[in-house]
Amino acid sequence: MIELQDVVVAYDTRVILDHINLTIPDGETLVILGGSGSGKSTLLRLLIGLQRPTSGKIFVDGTEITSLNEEEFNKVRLKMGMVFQYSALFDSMTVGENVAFGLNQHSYKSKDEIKAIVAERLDWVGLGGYEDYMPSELSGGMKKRVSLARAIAQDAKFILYDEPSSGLDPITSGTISMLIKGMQSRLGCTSIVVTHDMQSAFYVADRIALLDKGRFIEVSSAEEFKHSTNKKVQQFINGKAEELTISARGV
Ligand SMILES: Nc1ncnc2c1ncn2[C@@H]1O[C@H](COP(=O)(O)OP(=O)(O)OP(=O)(O)O)[C@@H](O)[C@H]1O
Repeated sequence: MIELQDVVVAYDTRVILDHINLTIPDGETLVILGGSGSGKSTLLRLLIGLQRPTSGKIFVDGTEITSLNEEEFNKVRLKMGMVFQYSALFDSMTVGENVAFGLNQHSYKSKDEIKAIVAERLDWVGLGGYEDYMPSELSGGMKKRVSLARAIAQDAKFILYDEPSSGLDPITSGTISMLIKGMQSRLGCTSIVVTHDMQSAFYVADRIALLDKGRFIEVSSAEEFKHSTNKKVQQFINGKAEELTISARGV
C-alpha cells in the first residue's frame, strides 16, 4: 500500500502540491490526470525518492520514506519499477543490457539466471529475441516496451508510468495500455499511471484521480469519474483542460 499524508511540495512561495492525501491499496491501478504543470511528475518523483516533499509523510508498504537516507531508500526502491516518459534507455547498451541493468546492480543472481529473466521479461512485452538490438534500432513504442521490461525485471511490486503513451500513435498506445493491464494481472502489482490519454485512462484504471490547483479534486472509480458531475472533470474528459489552472497557490 502507498499512503500520502498531508504532502506539500513548494518552490519558494509557489505551492505545487497542497496538502495531498491519498491511499493506493495493493493491486490497484490508479491513473493520475491533471493539466500540464499540475504536479503529476512531481508526485511520481516523490514516490521513487528522486525528490523529498517540503512537508508531509509518504508510506510505502508501511515504511515512511521521506526520512530515509539513500541506502535505506534503495531497499524500498527495489520494490518499484518506473517507466519514464521518454523511455530513458541507455543508448550505448543493448536491449538485453538495459533490461538487466537493475538486476546486475542490485541482485545476487548468476549471469545465466539474469539472462533467463531478461529473455522472459522481453517475451512478456512482445519483444522476445530482441536482446542484441540497440535502442537506436527500435521504434518509440518498442522502446517503451523495453522500458517496461526493465521496470518489471526485479518483480517490482509498484510500477509507476510517466505518460506511457506520449509520442505514440493511437494503435501503439493501445498496445501499451494492454501491456499495463496485462502486467497488473500477471504480477498483481500496484500501478500508478500518469497520462493525458483519456482512452488509455479509462481502459487501465481502477480509480482515476484529477489534480488541480495542487489538490485532488476528484478521486473515483473509472466509471464514477466518467459520469462525475464535477464541471472540471467533464472539461478534462472532453478536452477542455485549459480551465484547469497550471499550479496551486502563489502563482
Ligand atoms: N526544480 C524546480 N524548481 C521550480 N519549479 C519546479 C521545479 N520542478 C518542477 N517545478 C514546477 O512544478 C510544476 C509541476 O511540474 P511537474 O513536472 O510535476 O508537472 P506535470 O503535471 O508532470 O506536467 P506535464 O504534464 O507538463 O509533464 C511546474 O509548474 C514546474 O514548473
